[in-house]
Amino acid sequence: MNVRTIRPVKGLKGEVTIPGDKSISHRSIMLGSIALGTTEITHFLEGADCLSTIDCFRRMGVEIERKPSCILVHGKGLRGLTAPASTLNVGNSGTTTRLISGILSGQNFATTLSGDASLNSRPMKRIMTPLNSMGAHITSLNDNDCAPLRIEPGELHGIHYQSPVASAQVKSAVLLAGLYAEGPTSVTEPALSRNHTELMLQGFGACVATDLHTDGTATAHVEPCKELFGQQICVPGDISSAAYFIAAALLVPGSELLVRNVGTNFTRAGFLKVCKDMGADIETVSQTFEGGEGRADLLVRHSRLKGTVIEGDTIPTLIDEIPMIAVMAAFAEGQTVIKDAAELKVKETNRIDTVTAGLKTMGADITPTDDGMIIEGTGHLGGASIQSYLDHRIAMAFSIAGLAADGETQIIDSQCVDVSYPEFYATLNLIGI
Ligand SMILES: O=C(O)C1=C[C@@H](OP(=O)(O)O)[C@@H](O)[C@H](O)C1
Ligand SMILES: C=C(OP(=O)(O)O)C(=O)O
Repeated sequence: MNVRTIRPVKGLKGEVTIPGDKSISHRSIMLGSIALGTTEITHFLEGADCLSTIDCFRRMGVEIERKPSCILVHGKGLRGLTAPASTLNVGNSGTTTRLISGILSGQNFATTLSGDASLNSRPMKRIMTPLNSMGAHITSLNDNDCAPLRIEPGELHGIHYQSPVASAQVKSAVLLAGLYAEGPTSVTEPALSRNHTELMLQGFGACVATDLHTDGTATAHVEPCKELFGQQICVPGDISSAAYFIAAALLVPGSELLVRNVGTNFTRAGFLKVCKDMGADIETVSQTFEGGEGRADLLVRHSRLKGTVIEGDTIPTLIDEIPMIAVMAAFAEGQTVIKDAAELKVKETNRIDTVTAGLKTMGADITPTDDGMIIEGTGHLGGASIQSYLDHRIAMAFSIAGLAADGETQIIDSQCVDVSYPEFYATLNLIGI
């Protein structure tokens, strides 16, 4: 057990540079591995989840070099992966598990995927249903629709899949299998989820398109592909990681913090919109675009926040930031309602429960609901001993809560931040904590 003590601070000053985006880092290894030629990735996120993705592809014969300045993936081509000697370990990573299942469905060898206790309790039927209807042979070894998953070779054909959830992991699994299928594949989702797979597939030479419908639903299409071609990828900073430092500056009186290299892809940027709705003072200092992905430097100043309502199509654009938003809401004035977010229940933990438990322990007025939570902002929280439940987002959100709380906060099992942000505590120290 690793316990981190957080004490209240006065004003955060200086600048932080945000590490690479987790979603884009995973995809760069996956597409690089099944492309022809070498993919050079800079600003790759060396978090435990992305290292699990590297390990899986290395074990299927892909040479992946970790250099000080970049990652080099020597791709094997769409059909060049080889059978791993044993079970692929996907660790704590839902993204690795679901996306790789799409790729493995199209291989001519069998694989088994398994992860840690949290991962092996997360729902996999959401990918098994569409992939098996494409002709894949995926079974849950414990017959509980969770990993360990066994993926046997199958002949894939394109489908149109109406996804019941707005999930980029489901959409991406189907699109990646679609590369190996006979005939076109498409996925309609109830609201647009992050589109990194579509953007990166286009960059690697696949034929991909997205239709945004007037009712808010979205359809992504992919054509079967002969080969993908290795690319140079500069990964933008992860807005999900940036959220902690943006929130810290907003919550700690006297702060003025420059947060550099924040990914601003519109399918991910809901956190920034919600901050503005809550009255945050965030200035865009510069903005650039590369490979369809935007990135910005943001100057964030301490602000008096007010409550807001977060619902509907906005939810997929900030799903991983909800623990942090809930903490901000507790420090805000007035009520915050978060709804349409039942997906929170199937993350590394049930984040409706774990956010509620943490905030209650710190004295907040929070009511969990079936698809979100209602928080009556009181303007302050009290320091407390907080369980991370080994969920990196809970550990980081409550560490930031501790900076602005009255008294000392302990984060139990804080080492789980390594999943998405290994330098999190070192970066906090850099800005004066
Ligand atoms: O595709 C991705 O990279 C991700 C999609 C989201 O999950 P869902 O697709 O399950 O919503 C998100 O919560 C996860 O952290 C990363
Ligand atoms: C839900 C998350 O990741 P994953 O689904 O990849 O485990 C997350 O990073 O918050």
